[in-house]
Amino acid sequence: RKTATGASLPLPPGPPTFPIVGNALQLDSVAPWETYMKWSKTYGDLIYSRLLNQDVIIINSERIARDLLDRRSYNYSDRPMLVTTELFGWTFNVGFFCYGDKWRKHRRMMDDKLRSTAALAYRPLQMRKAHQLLIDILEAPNEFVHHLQMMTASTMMLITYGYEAEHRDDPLVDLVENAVMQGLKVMTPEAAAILGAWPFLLYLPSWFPGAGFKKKAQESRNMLNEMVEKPFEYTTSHMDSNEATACMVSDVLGQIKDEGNYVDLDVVKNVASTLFAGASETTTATLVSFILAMVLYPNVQEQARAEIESVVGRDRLPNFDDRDSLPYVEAVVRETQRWHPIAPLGVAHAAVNDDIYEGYYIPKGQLLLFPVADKLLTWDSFSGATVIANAWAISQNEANYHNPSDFNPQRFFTVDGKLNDDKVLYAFGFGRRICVGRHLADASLWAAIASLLAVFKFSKALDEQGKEINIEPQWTAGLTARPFPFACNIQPTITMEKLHQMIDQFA
Ligand code: HEM
Repeated sequence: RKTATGASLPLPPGPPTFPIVGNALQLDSVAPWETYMKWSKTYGDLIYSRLLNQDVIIINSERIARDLLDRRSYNYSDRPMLVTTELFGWTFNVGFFCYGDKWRKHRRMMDDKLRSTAALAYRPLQMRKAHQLLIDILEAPNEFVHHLQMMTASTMMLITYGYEAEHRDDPLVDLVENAVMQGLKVMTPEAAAILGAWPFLLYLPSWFPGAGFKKKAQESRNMLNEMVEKPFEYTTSHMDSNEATACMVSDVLGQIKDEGNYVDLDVVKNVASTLFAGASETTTATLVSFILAMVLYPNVQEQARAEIESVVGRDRLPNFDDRDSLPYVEAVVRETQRWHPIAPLGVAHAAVNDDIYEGYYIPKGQLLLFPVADKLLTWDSFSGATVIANAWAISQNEANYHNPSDFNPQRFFTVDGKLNDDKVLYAFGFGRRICVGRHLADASLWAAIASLLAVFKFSKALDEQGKEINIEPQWTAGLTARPFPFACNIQPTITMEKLHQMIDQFA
């Protein structure tokens, strides 16, 4: 495997690997980021491991992640070719595209619509959706997770497709949510490694014991295909009848038509569905984490509310113009993203070429040959070593964050009481593949968090004896992690009538 470049240099240190499985059996299957972080105590912040036959480089520090993924982004902007991408129907998702012209074309279209200045245009809509969230929670507080999901899904539906979703049981939102949730559970490098290592599994009939994943994969492909086509059809049919609301899809199609350019409709479809898939669960999971933190840390909640009351008062809702005057709320937004990054391992990058870093050899991967049935299947299972920047380890680094498991927004202030420069950007990834929706996400999170703090108090739910129900925070596994369901008491500080008045006044 070693090439001339690295032949004489050692691989980064790492745990001993076992034949065939590599380090796969040593991983915590629910929270692999914990295992990767533990390894750093013994092997340092740049680790080599092997998942079955796949080289995996784990980066546990922001410094190394910036050195490799930012400064050498020409070499680390690829994605590992995960077998699960095709199997589960995620080939439309630009986030999983290999680095190259096809990715560039899609990325340019996304950047154009979502760069920091362009994202400002969505703020009124984001605020309107945050206000709807307040009404929904006031009406049915126990369904707060569903309301958060609806807020992020309907914001993205409106921005991308000009589609105004129903509050409940919206067929398009349900379709898209189910497709995304199912996919996120399987789209991990760890899951892909199994199929990448033993591609013959893909050829087993789905009734074969252990091959049940093939049925799930077929279901996922069908759902995702509908997810790509249906909302797009909605916008184009409304454009044909001149009823389309201004949105990304109608903008791009209109612009192309005006300029008489040829358009590859697949590019527009891929971009639109990728943005939806990228936005919905990430933003929802972060907001569920925020509510969990508020329940567990009532003092933080009180301090943030007090700041809002002193700056905004009690007769109106916070707006984006207040943002600079609410530094503690700002710190709460940052701490929410640090406390438990919802993409703990980010999205894996891949090394295009062999590399050398601080005396270690980073291999670009290997070509595997498998005899399957009567033919020799060439399975180039990945385009390079999988490179994982462990956002979880970065967020829990004691040297930067004292008592990292505590939710403590104060850590973002300097000694003279000013906000520091740490904007927790690593939660959005690195280099050329950094999250394209980060400006949009940041505004949605701020709008929701500031509005929720202004109107509700969150506390632990009480059992039948009036005792507080204890919460042991736990997060789900997969590409994104969100808190397990928890009981929570949500108390409004104002009446529905007053809320409507404040929202009307806002408009
Ligand atoms: C709190 C919210 C969010 C978080 C924490 C988050 C996090 C991430 C992370 C860690 C990556 C991988 C970056 C890398 O490869 O290094 C990513 C990629 C991506 N995100 Fe987000 N994201 C969020 C919201 C959004 C939103 C709102 C959108 C769309 C509007 C979006 C669209 C994307 C896309 C398209 C990619 C793939 C970029 C590429 O491969 O070129 N994300 N995000």
